[in-house]
Formats: sequence, C-alpha cells, structure tokens
Amino acid sequence: MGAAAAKISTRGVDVFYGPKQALFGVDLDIPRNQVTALIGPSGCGKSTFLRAINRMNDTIAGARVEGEILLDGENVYDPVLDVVELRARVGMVFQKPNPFPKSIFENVAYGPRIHGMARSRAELAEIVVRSLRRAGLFEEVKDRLDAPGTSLSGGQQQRLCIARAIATRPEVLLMDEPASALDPIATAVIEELIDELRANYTIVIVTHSMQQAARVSQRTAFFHLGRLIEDGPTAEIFSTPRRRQTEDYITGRSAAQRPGP
Ligand SMILES: Nc1ncnc2c1ncn2[C@@H]1O[C@H](COP(=O)(O)OP(=O)(O)OP(=O)(O)O)[C@@H](O)[C@H]1O
Repeated sequence: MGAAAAKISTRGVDVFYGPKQALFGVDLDIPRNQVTALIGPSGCGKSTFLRAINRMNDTIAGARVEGEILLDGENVYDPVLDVVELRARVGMVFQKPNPFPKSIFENVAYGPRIHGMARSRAELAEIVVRSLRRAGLFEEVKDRLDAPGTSLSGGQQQRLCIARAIATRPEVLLMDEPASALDPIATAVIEELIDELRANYTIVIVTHSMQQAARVSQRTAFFHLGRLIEDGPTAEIFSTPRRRQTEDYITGRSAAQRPGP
C-alpha cells in the first residue's frame, strides 16, 4: 500500500523516554476504514507507537518523538497544530474502561460540549443518543441515562468509553487492548462493534491476543524490541510471515512469549 492511500503514515518515528529509546525508525502506512492490529511481545513499543499518533506521549514527562506522523498528509507534530483538536479527530480507548465519575449522558456529552458541537440541549442529546447507538449500548441504557457511568458492567463501561470517543466525530480510533479486562462474552461484543465501526473510522488496535488480531483486523504490524519488523494483510502475516521473528512470535516459539521460570 502506498502512502497516498494511507490515513496515517509514519516515517522514521523514534520515541524516547528520557535517555531510553523505545521506538526506532518506524515507517508504517495505516489505511483508512480498516482495522490495523499492532502485535508483539510485551515492551516492544506497541502502546508507545499508539500514543505517538495522537500525541498522548506529550503528557509523559521526558517523552520525545522524532520523525514524521502524517494524518491525511498533515504532520501531527506541526507546532501550529491544535493538540486538543487532534485528540478529537483521533480518539482513544484504553485497556481499562475509564468512565468519568458522571452520568452516562454526561460521559458522552462532555466532548461535544467542550468542542462546541451542539447549539442546544436537544442537539447535544441527539449526539449522545447517536453515539450510544453506534457503540451498541443505547438499548441497554436508554432508561437510565442519568445513572453513573460507573454503575455499568465492565463491558458496558467499555462501550460507554467508545461512545464517548466517537461523540466528537473522530476520524481515527486508537484502542489499547480494549477487551483485555473483559470476559469472553463482553469481548465478543466489543470485537463485533470494532468490525462495524471500521465502515466509518480508521481503527488501530493494540492486542496481546493473536486470535483477536486475526478476528478483527485486516492488517497487522508486528513489533519487536522497538522496531517494526513487518506489516501486511493480516491473513498473510499469520499464514506466511516473511520474517523469522514474526513467525516465532505467532507460533509461540519466541522466548518473550514463554512464561518466566
Ligand atoms: N512512561 C514511560 N517511561 C519510561 N519508559 C517507558 C514508559 N512507557 C513505556 N516505557 C518503556 O518503553 C518500552 C515500550 O513500552 P510500551 O508500553 O510501548 O510497550 P508495549 O509493547 O505496549 O508493552 P505491553 O504489551 O506490555 O503493554 C518499554 O521498554 C517500556 O518500559
């Protein structure tokens, strides 16, 4: 895939935490309206890479990003770019569901309100309902929108966080192990939702589960020790990886995958 077709293109991305380099020269093209899975052993830099895309690393003292990350051809590290706006365009969902200590309604209304997306209470309510519907949660919560977000089950809370992320009409959704804290049924619901969402969003998901990567993604990028080893269509990465390190990881032969002594 050429950079022209990509929603996000990274070139020579290095990330440092103080003196420690966590990513080395990552070049990756992420296509629009597909799910790209980032896989690799613990500590290989998957989350670091994800956070570099919407500049969440800016919030970590001592973190530094070099190289280029282009969103529709525009460098997200351009000093004139408004970071708050960037994070509305590139939403994020974390491993642990983290609803605000507010009502279900307010969790979703927060972003559209601070971005001035609604002119009236009715318009705001419309955005909230639409986002909850898209996140596959509306039917379960429509009679208790004033209940605290934290009163929902873990899987519902994660769908609430997805509704919150999509309420600002982002173009990209970054998901850092979004189902790892959930039971298998809630996980299946989230995976189905991810599949539906890709029609409207570009999705990048970090996962430790290769089964999940195979189920939800169209493309997979394998990282090892801070380097992107290879990327390509998910079916090819899992059936005919080009690199030995990828093959070792997906077949469970890599030392990093074995349990400790
Ligand atoms: N805030 C931080 N300060 C210092 N070093 C960090 C920080 N966050 C991550 N690192 C280091 O950067 C490297 C990459 O970490 P990262 O969390 O991106 O890996 P990962 O592949 O997402 O791991 P995991 O699968 O365990 O979540 C690791 O060596 C980690 O210790």
